[in-house]
Amino acid sequence: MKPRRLVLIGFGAIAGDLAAALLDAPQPGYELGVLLKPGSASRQRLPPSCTPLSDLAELAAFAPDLVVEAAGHEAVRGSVPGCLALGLPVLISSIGALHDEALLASLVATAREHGGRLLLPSGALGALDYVRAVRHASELTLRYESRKPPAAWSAELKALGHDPDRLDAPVTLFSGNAREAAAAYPQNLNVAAALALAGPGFEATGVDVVCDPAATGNTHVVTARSEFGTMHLAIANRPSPSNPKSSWIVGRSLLAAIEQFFAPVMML
Ligand SMILES: NC(=O)C1=CN([C@@H]2O[C@H](COP(=O)(O)OP(=O)(O)OC[C@H]3O[C@@H](n4cnc5c(N)ncnc54)[C@H](OP(=O)(O)O)[C@@H]3O)[C@@H](O)[C@H]2O)C=CC1
Ligand SMILES: O=C([O-])CC(=O)C(=O)O
Repeated sequence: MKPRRLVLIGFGAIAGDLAAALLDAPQPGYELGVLLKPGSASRQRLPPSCTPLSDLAELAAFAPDLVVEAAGHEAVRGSVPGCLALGLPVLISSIGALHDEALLASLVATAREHGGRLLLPSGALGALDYVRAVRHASELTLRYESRKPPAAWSAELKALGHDPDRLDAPVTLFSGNAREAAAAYPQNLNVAAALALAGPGFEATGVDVVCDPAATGNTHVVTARSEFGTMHLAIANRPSPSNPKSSWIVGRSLLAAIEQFFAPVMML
C-alpha cells in the first residue's frame, strides 16, 4: 500500500503536533506537504521530510488525498475554497470561520459542484455524536461554557484593563450565542461553532466565556437537555505547550479524524 498524501495548511502548535504523530505512524505512513504564507516564520520548523508549498498550484501538483487546515479563520476564507474547487476533501480546525453564513454557503456550494468535502473534527471537545443525535429534539436546550486560565486570554485581558498575571477572580468575557462568540474570538471559540453545527445551529447554542485564574487547564462544559434526557460533559484539557489558547489534544483529534477518513470501518 502507498503512503497517504496529506497537505497541512499552517504549521503552528496543532499542525506541528499532528505532523510529528503522522510522521511516526506505521506503514503505509504519510507523505506531508505544508502550505504556508510567503515569508512565514513557521517554515523553519518544518521537518526535512515535509514538502513546503507556497500556493494552490503547488498544492494541486502535490496531489493530496486529504487537506488539513490548522491555521486560522483567514486560511479557511483564503485557501479552503480553492482546495474544494479542486475536488479535495478538507478537514478544518478553524470551524469558527463557518459562523459567516455566506462563507459556509459558498463552501458547501463549491464542495457540491466539484465533489470536494468539508470535514469537521471534534477538536478540543467531545460528544458531538450525542449532540447530533438530539439536534432535532423538540425540547432541546444546548449551552457551552469555556473556562480557561489567563494565559489563554492575555491580550483580551489587557484590552479590558486587567493584568493577566494578577487576576484574582474569574472574569466573564462573553455571554451570548455561538455565532457572536465564534466571530468575536477566532482563536478560542471554534468548539462553540462545532457544537452549533452539530446541534441546533448558531443562534440556538448558548455560550459563556470565562477567564479564571483558578482554572485547571482549558475546561469545556456542555449541557444538552431534551425530552431524551440530559448530557453534562466536562473536559479539562491541558493547554498546548506551544500555544496556551489551544488544547494539546487538538492535534490528536485531527489524527483520529484522519485515521477515520482512511479506515475501512468508520465510527460515526
Ligand atoms: N476546533 C478546535 O477545537 C480548535 C481549533 N483551533 C483552530 O486552529 C488554529 C491553529 O491553532 P494553533 O496551531 O494553536 O495556532 P498557532 O498560532 O500555533 O499556529 C498557526 C499556524 O498557521 C499559520 N498560518 C496563519 N495564517 C495562515 C494562512 N492564511 N495560510 C497558511 N498558514 C497560516 C501560522 O504561520 P505563521 O508562523 O506564518 O503565522 C502558524 O504556522 C486556531 O487559529 C484555531 O482557529 C484551535 C484550537 C481548538
Ligand atoms: O483548544 C481549545 O481549548 C478550544 C479552542 O481554542 C477553540 O475552540 O478555538
